[in-house]
Amino acid sequence: MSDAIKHECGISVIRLLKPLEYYKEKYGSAFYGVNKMYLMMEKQHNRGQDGAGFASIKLDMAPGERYISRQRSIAQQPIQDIFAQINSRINQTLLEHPEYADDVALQKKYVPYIGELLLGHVRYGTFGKNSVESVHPFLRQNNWMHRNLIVAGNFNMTNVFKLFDKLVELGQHPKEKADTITVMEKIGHFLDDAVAKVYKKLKKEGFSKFEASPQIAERLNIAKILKKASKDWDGGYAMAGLLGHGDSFVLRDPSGIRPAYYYKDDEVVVIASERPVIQTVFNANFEDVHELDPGHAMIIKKSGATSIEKIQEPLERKACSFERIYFSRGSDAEIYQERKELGRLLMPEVLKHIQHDTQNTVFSYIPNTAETSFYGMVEAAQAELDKQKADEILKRRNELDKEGLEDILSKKLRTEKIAIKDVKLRTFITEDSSRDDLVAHVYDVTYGVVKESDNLVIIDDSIVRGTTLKKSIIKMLSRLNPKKIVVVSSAPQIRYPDCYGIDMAKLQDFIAFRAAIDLLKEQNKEDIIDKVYQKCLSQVEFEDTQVINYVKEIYEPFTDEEVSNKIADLLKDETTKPEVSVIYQKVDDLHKACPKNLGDWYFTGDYPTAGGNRVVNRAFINYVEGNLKRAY
Ligand SMILES: NC(=O)CC[C@H](N)C(=O)O
Repeated sequence: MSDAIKHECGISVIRLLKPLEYYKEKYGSAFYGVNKMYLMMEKQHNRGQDGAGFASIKLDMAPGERYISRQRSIAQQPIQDIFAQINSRINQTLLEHPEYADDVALQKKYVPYIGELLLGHVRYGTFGKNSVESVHPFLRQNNWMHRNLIVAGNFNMTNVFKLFDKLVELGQHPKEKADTITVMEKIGHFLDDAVAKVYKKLKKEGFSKFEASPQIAERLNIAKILKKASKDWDGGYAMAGLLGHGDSFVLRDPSGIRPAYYYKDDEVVVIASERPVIQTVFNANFEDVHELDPGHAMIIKKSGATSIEKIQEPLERKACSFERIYFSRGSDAEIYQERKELGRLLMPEVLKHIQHDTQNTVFSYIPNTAETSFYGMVEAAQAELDKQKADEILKRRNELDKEGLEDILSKKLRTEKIAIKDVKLRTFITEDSSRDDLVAHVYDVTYGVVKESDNLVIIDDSIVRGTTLKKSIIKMLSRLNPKKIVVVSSAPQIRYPDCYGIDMAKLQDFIAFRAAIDLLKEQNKEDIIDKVYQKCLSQVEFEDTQVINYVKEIYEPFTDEEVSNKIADLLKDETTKPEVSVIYQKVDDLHKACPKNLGDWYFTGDYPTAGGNRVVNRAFINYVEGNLKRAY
């Protein structure tokens, strides 16, 4: 991926089903859960590097004993930072109290972070600031054990402001406008309600206040609380929550936009944003890790009883295709094949651009995430080369001798590692006049393998802004003097904002949008911009369900290819000597390659929730009015 888009968050929940002594005996440490959580987070670090957080709960602690721990960080390496702090605190306690070393009961009582229920989060913010206060998990504290609520999510709600106003209507006074607080308070409100109701009932049944507590834990109906809390949520979400006494849940949005997977055996229940993470950390088989159904929640009671319950009626499944193209780790068995297929499907178009001249073409990729689709592209190119060889052999079959045959067979596909990312450079970049030259060197190239008569085909997983391509990659590739550079994107053109957890909320950021606007201007069709603007303005007060995505009209006059050609123009500057062309995946082919993740709103403008149309409507108004705010 050449553009560093800020995207996604990752969640992980671990519930240890056995007493901590069991893990000490079997695995040598009562900190088994903490260690596993470290791995779960590290292996999802791709999902978020703005910040990371950890929380844990100890079950069945006596009043006066601490049972909730939390640690958050926005350091450069936030995961390492929190676990360094956790470890140093644990080690210090163990050093001061050598008597705890082999006594799990004492460890549980006095050492923080150890616990049976753990929650981890890695963040890329899509709302609010990047301060440590915005880092999950969020904590809602209360003296009543059951009313303590800890939440972390991979989510974005399109209507968070409306949800906020509703809380105020309910008489609440949220201390901040962070979206996670709004969502947490929404759950918290119905949790308080439920606790009070159960208590009232228990009182009638003759339980004393003290006796009521464990009964509340048992009787709390988490599904009911979640149903009420999420009734008005419009967005994509995988929300994880822990309650002070030990119940926990993960709730997934009705369209399945954000991912959630789970695994259970007799020692643990694990939920995470990505499947291979669970597979590696818990040595689990592919078939044993399941996807949480859209609109459903996995609920783990304090007792360890686990259930999956329908919370909201599932809508048409629109799981985010970007998860497959780019965000999730490519080590997932399915995702790996899907990415290869994305590369393979692009080959026919690539062949057209290089006039089937595979001999004078070097194939390469932009590191690192496009590597898998590169393999697929190469397999397809190999098939093309084999076909060319077979055709030639058949054509010359009467005159071919051994040498001639060997000559044909010796033709090899030319795949090279051309682009190299010099990661460290980024940190030195400042805003002065030499910036562009520094930016150009964020990528480097391999010299000596591309000839002037060659085409250079280079695949990337997507082109969002195109800035790095323009300012670094294409500049560097031009130095190699190829005849032609063909940039291939395994994702289709990104035309519309995301509002479900990816931080792509401004239209003017997208090179495809800028290309369409340029085309409108060039072809004297600028009036379309104003017409769309007027239509957008007229919808501002509409109910979400009434809003139509008129931004589609910006692209309507042009074929995909026209927009691609314009993008190719935009990627060049006066220093670019080789011809440059850009090939994008077709939306239909994307669906063929990733059949389970048909969510494609950023490519098509077809939003899975009504709020999406309001967001794109607002994004266009913001663009025309020069407002740089996010559209949600
Ligand atoms: N990418 C995400 O899932 C972000 C979660 C949440 N909206 C935040 O900004 O913190």
